[in-house]
Amino acid sequence: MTVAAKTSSRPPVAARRDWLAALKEDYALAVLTLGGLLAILWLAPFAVYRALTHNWVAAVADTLLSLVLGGAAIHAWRTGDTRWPGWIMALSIVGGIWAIGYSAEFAALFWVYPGVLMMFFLVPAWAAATLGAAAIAGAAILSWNELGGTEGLPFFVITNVLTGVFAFLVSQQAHQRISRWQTLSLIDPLTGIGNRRLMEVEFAQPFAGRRAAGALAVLDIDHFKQINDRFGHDAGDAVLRDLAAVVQANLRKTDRFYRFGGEEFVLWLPHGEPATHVAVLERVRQAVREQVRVGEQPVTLSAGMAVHQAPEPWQSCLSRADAALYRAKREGRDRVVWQPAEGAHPPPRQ
Ligand SMILES: Nc1nc2c(ncn2[C@@H]2O[C@H](COP(=O)(O)OP(=O)(O)OP(=O)(O)O)[C@@H](O)[C@H]2O)c(=O)[nH]1
Repeated sequence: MTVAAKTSSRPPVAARRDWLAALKEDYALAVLTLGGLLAILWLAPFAVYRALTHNWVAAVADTLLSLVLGGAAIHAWRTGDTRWPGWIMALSIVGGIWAIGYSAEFAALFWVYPGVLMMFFLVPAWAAATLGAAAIAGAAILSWNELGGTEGLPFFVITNVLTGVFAFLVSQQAHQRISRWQTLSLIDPLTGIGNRRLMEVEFAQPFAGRRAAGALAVLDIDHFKQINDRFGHDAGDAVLRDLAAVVQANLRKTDRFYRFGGEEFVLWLPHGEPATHVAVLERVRQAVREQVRVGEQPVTLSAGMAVHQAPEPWQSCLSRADAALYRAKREGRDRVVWQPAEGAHPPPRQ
């Protein structure tokens, strides 16, 4: 079965993923959303109330905080990037906690606890610990009298540190589980290279705004069914493993190589001219022919390539590469075929 037939049967990942699933999958996004909602639904009305009661300093602080927190959450949803919004929210929380300490309202100090807790889900643990310590120390110094001086201070500090330790333990567990889950779900266990899911995740971002003309190629082992039938499924698996290793050894670090499914692989060459891309594919094809064997028999592959034409979606580029692969198979296999864009000319065969 060819790639085009498989891709057309399913919509892209982004289209299938609803907001609830995104929140369940990404805890950083969930915490940013919670912070954003708190900012918009709680802090913003408070800012209005402060302004109405002529408490201008608090009104300005609440307005700024609600804008920054709400903006960070919206940015995370729009771009899928939770790193910078996480830092911005964590720093804003420190600022907010200091502002609470400055305002010297005893009851408002209870906000320090969720603030410290959230930080461990927004930035790396070392940063959360540093920012948390700065937030607690600032609040304690600024509300020294409200906390009851040396009598109340240990209670405030110890309970906040415990909140931080608890948040650290839970966030570390969550982080480890997520990286394990990502390894299991994004890496092909047989060949050790990225699978189709990883390809879709990685392609979702860079293709939209690309200017350089990268190339997508679909690689397909020739007569793989016969290999399985003649030498057995284990030998077929060994061929897939060897082939993946040989192809990877012939690529640059910036090139991306995925097992699309079965005996089909996708290769993304982000840099260079079409002639260079074809040369890379020819080198890969030759290396596979020379180095991958089943019994005494050489294993060959066919490849179809298409140059990406920004701003086309990757799926359409992949379909053109797949059409080129179809031609490579039809013309006798063990070859690389380039599907030129309209008006372009294929580089000479090597
Ligand atoms: N050993 C092994 N075989 C697999 C795996 N995944 C898919 N296959 C086999 O790959 C074979 C693909 O066969 P076809 O799609 O007919 O393609 P082909 O025989 O390579 O023929 P051409 O592509 O036209 O050259 C099927 O027999 C699948 O069972 C795998 O993980 N391991």
